[in-house]
Amino acid sequence: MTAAVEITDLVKSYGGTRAVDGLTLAVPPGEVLALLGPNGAGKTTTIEICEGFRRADSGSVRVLGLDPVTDAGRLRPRVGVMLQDGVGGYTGATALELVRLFASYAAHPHDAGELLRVVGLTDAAGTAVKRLSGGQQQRLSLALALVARPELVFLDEPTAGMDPQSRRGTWDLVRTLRGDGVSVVLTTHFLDEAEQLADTVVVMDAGRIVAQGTPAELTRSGAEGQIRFRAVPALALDSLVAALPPGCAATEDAPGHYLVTGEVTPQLLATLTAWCASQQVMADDLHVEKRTLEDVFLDLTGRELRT
Ligand SMILES: Nc1ncnc2c1ncn2[C@@H]1O[C@H](COP(=O)(O)OP(=O)(O)OP(=O)(O)O)[C@@H](O)[C@H]1O
Repeated sequence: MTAAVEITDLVKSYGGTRAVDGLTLAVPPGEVLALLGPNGAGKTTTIEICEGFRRADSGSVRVLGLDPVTDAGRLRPRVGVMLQDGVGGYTGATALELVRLFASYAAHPHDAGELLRVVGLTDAAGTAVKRLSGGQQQRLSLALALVARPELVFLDEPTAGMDPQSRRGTWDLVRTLRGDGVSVVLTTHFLDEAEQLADTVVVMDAGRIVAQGTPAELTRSGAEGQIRFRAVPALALDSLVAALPPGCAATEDAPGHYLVTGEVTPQLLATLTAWCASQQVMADDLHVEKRTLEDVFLDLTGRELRT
């Protein structure tokens, strides 16, 4: 099957800045791929090249098997695009008028009123675009991206500026799209968004991919994990460490609060609970702590994801 998006050795510079520096990735059809990275990582540049709005310096980009620039006319009805600040040019029209306008270009559009309901803008349907809040404009931009029933959608920071309820609504919508077999490429600064929505997360920094995989793979890869539990204070931790696999450590962070670090394997967990049993120790609230994508990013780049 043709990949929804296939990017090979993509390079794009602005003057002396290499915004995208040799990027290679593929989005299988029907999957959600999240480009995650701090400001300036090159996410928007990548997505805009895929949308045909910018030209690459070198490398190749295929979108639904086609060239986004030379085949733009063939791609337009099949691809939905949600830009950052996407509705700025249409400020005089109402939300409903704008969705109807975009629907008029499509062969089999969604019903405009129904789509506004789905994105939570029914009450604002008659409001001029310029009077919508930033979050409402974002949701309108999302509706415009979807009105033509695209096979593939590009969402550039789809939930930036949205309130928590709208964010969750947008996440549900992306899940529905995925359920309908639509391929989605989104950019985000939000770890939870990438973790919640993406089949594959591509972590970018300074124009390059620093890690990619499923959220579970990324948070597991090379993971030095940790286990926490509570028990009576002043356990004999020397004896515990002696029982654990080599390389593990145990500390009592606060009286009765214990932290075991090391490679978290089933054996580690079994050894720990067996040691507790041998000491007649009841371990309360024992849990394995996962690394977050934030931890992964910090390890890979030495910097925080949020800038
Ligand atoms: N039109 C432009 N002219 C000059 N430099 C640009 C232009 N667009 C982007 N850049 C620079 O290219 C780099 C990548 O920017 P890009 O917008 O692609 O990153 P991003 O990951 O999408 O960031 P953000 O999250 O802020 O949107 C940055 O250093 C940015 O300043």
